[in-house]
Amino acid sequence: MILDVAKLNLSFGGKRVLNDFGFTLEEGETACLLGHSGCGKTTALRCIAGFETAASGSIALNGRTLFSGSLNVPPHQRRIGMVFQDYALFPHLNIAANVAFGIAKQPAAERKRRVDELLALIGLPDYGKHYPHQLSGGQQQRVALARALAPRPDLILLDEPFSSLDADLRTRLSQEVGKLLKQERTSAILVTHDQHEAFAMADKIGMMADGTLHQWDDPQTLYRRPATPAVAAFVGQGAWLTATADADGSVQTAIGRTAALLPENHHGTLRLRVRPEHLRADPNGKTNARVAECAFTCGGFQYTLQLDNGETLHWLDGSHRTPDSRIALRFADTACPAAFHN
Ligand SMILES: Nc1ncnc2c1ncn2[C@@H]1O[C@H](COP(=O)(O)OP(=O)(O)OP(=O)(O)O)[C@@H](O)[C@H]1O
Repeated sequence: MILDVAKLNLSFGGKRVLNDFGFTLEEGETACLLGHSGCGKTTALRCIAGFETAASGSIALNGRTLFSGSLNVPPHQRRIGMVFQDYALFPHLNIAANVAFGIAKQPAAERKRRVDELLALIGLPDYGKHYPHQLSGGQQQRVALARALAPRPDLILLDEPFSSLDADLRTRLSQEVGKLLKQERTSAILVTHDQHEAFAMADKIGMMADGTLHQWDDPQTLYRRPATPAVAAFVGQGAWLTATADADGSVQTAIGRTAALLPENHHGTLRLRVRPEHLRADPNGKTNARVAECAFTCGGFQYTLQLDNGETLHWLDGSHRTPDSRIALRFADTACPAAFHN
C-alpha cells in the first residue's frame, strides 16, 4: 500500500463536504475519484495534496504520515506531483525548462537525461526548445504530466486534466496517460466526472456522492456489482424496473424472471438496475414494449422502450425499428442485474 486515507471529515460553512472519506491505494495503481459535480472529489484531492486541511482523519503516503490530528506536512514536502485542468505551464519557459522546473537542484547532466527521457516518454522528443503556446492542448497536458513526473514523486494527482479537450482527444489522451503512468511505475489519483475517462485509465475507481465514498473497486466490479443505487445509476446506461424476489433468489418483473444480485435481508418490492445488455428481443414472446425513441449510434440503434405498465427501459440493437412499433422483450440468459431496496 502506498497511500492510506482514513476517515477524513471536512465542512465548508456548515455543509459537510467530506464524510468519513477514506480509501487505500496500492503502489503503482492509478485510481479515479468519480462523481457528480460538487460531490467533493476536488476537495478530497486537495486534502491529499495539502492545499486543504480536514477537520479530522489521517493521510499517510509511503509509510509517512502527512496529516493527522497533530501533524500537517506542507504541500511542497509531501513528495506529490500535481497536474491541473489548465496545464499551468510557465509561458516564458521552453518545454525542456518547464519539464526541468522541479529538478533544478539536480546536476545539469542528470537533469538533461531526465528531461530527454520524459520528452521521449510523452512522444515529444523534439519539442524541448518550443514554447507552450506553440503546442496543442493535448501536447501541453502531456508536458504538464512530464513536469509533474520529473522529480519522481511518490504520487501524482491529476485534477480534471482532460476536461478542456474535445471528447475524442480526451478518451485517447486518458488512455495514453494511463500507459505513461504505468511505464513510470507512478501511483496516481485522477479526479473526473467523466466515466469514460475513468474507465479508460483506472485500476480502481472511487465513486463519490455527497462527500461519501460509495464504492472503491476495479471498473468491471463497479459496473457489474454496484454497491449502492447511486453507483448503479451513475455508471453506464440503464433504467430502474420494479421487481419482487422469489424464494429461489431470482426476481420477477414486468418482462419476466431473471437472476439478480440481491441486497442483504431483502424483503418486499425491490428496484432492479437493468442495463441494455441484460435485454433480448424475444421473437416468440408476447409484445410488452413500445418503441418510444430510436437513435442511430455508430454500429447500431439505441432504444428507449416503454413497457405496457409505464416503466421505461434502454436497449441497444443492430436492427432498426420505427417509433411506436411493438416488441417482445425478455431477459438475456446470462443477465444478473443488481437489485436494491426501494
Ligand atoms: N473553499 C471552499 N469554500 C467553500 N465551499 C467550497 C470550497 N471548496 C469547495 N466548496 C464546496 O464544496 C463542495 C464540493 O466541492 P468540490 O470542488 O470538492 O466538488 P467536485 O466534486 O470536485 O466538483 P466539480 O466536479 O464541479 O469540480 C461544493 O459544494 C463546493 O461548492
